Amino acid sequence: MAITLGPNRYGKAEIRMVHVDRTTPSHVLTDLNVSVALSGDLDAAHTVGDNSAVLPTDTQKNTVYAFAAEHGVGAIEDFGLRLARHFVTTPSITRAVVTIEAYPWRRLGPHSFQRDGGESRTARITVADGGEHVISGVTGLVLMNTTDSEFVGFIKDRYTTLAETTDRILATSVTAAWRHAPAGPAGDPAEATATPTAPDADWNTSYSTARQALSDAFTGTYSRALQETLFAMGQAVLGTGKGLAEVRLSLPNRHHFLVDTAPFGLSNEGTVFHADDRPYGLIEATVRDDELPEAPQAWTS
Ligand SMILES: O=c1[nH]c(=O)c2[nH]c(=O)[nH]c2[nH]1
Repeated sequence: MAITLGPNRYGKAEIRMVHVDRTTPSHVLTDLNVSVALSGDLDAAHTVGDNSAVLPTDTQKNTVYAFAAEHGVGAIEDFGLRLARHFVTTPSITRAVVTIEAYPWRRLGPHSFQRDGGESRTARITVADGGEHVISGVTGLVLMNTTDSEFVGFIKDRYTTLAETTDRILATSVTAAWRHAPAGPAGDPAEATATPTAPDADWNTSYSTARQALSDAFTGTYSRALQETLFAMGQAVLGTGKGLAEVRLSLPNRHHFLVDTAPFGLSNEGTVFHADDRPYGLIEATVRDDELPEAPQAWTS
């Protein structure tokens, strides 16, 4: 039997890079998933463990970050061409395939963005024991501020490595659910009895007002922690004056870590980030209007 090595390639897959162009007051956001696949004279790496022709996948990843830090990104076709041309300058590499996915973000403000698609409106209705409860919500509402977020003053113990930062990206995928105060005998939510009935609300207007309040509060809050942003979002929903009694928020902290480009002799002043997908912080809380009756049965299965 003659066993030979067939076609092969290798590379770093799914390099999640976020680039923030801060050269104008309106930040320009580029959110990419870059994969590199190289091939060439790599038989020895497979057959005899000789890595002398291997450009490490870690170096490939660093190159993607360094090119973005040094030249910016521009059109993904240009970025891919620059990278692929560079990789084939390595003598052992004869073929470079750079695949790029760009995620679209809609501008909400000079440094605030919303990811298009993936958002759903939700509703949870409970009728039991003569009572009616309506919970409305949103999930998958992905928001990002490219500045106006800091995180300092937290506990430091022997396991802490996180550095304090006064300027970071804040991004989350909002899951929020708000409970409509039931109507009381005189239509007043504060008068609701033990057997409340659902208000005769304009659900569509109520939804769009609450959803907009969430988005505006995220965008407009200078954040010292995602916890502070969460509370501002909860207050904003309850403040819409649409008979909302309580909002429950679940906010994953979609971490964006500043890439250390110093080893490549490049500065990185809040421009090139690694978008990490896990683990993530998960910030959750209920925000209530204390003047309205509680209704735990509206949330339980
Ligand atoms: O907004 C934040 N809240 C935290 O509780 C936390 N913890 C952490 O490591 N980073 C952050 N960010």
